[in-house]
Amino acid sequence: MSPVPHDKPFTLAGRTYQSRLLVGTGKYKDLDETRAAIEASGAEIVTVAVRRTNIGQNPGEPNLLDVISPDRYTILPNTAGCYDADEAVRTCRLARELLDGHKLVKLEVLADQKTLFPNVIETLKAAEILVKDDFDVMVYTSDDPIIARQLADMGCIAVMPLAGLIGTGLGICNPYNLRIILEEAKVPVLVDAGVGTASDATIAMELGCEAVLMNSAIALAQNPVLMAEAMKYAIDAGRLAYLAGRMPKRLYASASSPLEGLIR
Ligand SMILES: CC(=O)[C@@H](O)[C@H](O)COP(=O)(O)O
Repeated sequence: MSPVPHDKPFTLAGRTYQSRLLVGTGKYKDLDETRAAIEASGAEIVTVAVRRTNIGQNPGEPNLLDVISPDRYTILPNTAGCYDADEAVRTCRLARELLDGHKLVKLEVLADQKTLFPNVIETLKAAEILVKDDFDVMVYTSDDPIIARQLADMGCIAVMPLAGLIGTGLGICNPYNLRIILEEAKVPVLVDAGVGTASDATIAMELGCEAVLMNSAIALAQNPVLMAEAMKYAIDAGRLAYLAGRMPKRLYASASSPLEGLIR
C-alpha cells in the first residue's frame, strides 16, 4: 500500500511502485554504505551508470548487482558520461544485453564536463532511436518546457527535467519552468539532479512531480543513511501537501482566529 493514503499508485512502464523516490549509486564510500543508504531511502528504483559501474561487463570485479539485487529493485541503467547520441544508444544496448533484455533506461546526453548540462539536440536524436528500438525511455533534460513536450510526443515514457545542475545541490533553480512543464505533461514528470536537501525534494513533490531522482544529496551527506531516511519522509510530505492543495498566498494579513462573537 502507498505510504500516502488514497493516492494513485506511481506507475512506470506498466509497473507500480510504493516509493516516489529514485536513487543513484555513485559517490558512496563503499558498497556497504550504498546498500544501507538505498535501503533507508525506501527506493524501489535504483539507477546505475553503465559506463562507470560494473553490472557484469567486467567479470571478476565487484558487481553492484550483488549488493543491489535486481530481484528486489528495478534497475534503471543510465547513460551518464555519454556526450553524443551514438554513445548513449550504444550504452543502452549494452545494458539491455547485460540485463537480459531489460527495456527501461534513463537517457542522459551531456553537453560538457563543467556543467553536465543536457545536450538537448543529441538527447532528442538518441531518444528517437531508442523509442523506435523498443526501449522504455525516461529522459533527463533541461527545464525547457518545449523540449520536454517534444520528448514526450516522441514516445518517451517519462521526462526528467533538472532541478539544478548534477551534483550542485542547489535545489530547484527554476520552479516556474517546472510548473509549465507539469501543467501540460502527458507523461510522468520526475525531477532529476540538483536536489541538495530534504526540503528541495518536498518542493518538487509539492509542485506536482510524480517522483524525484537524486544521488549526490544522499551520498555526499555527512550521514548518508540518515539523509536517505529524511528524503523518504520529504517525498511523502511533499506528495501529501500536493494532494491536500496549499492555501493561496496573500500579500496582507488575515487573522487566524474568527473576528465574529468577540467579547468587547
Ligand atoms: C545518478 C544520476 O542519474 C545522476 O546523473 C543524476 O542526474 C543525479 O544528480 P544529483 O547527483 O545532482 O542528484
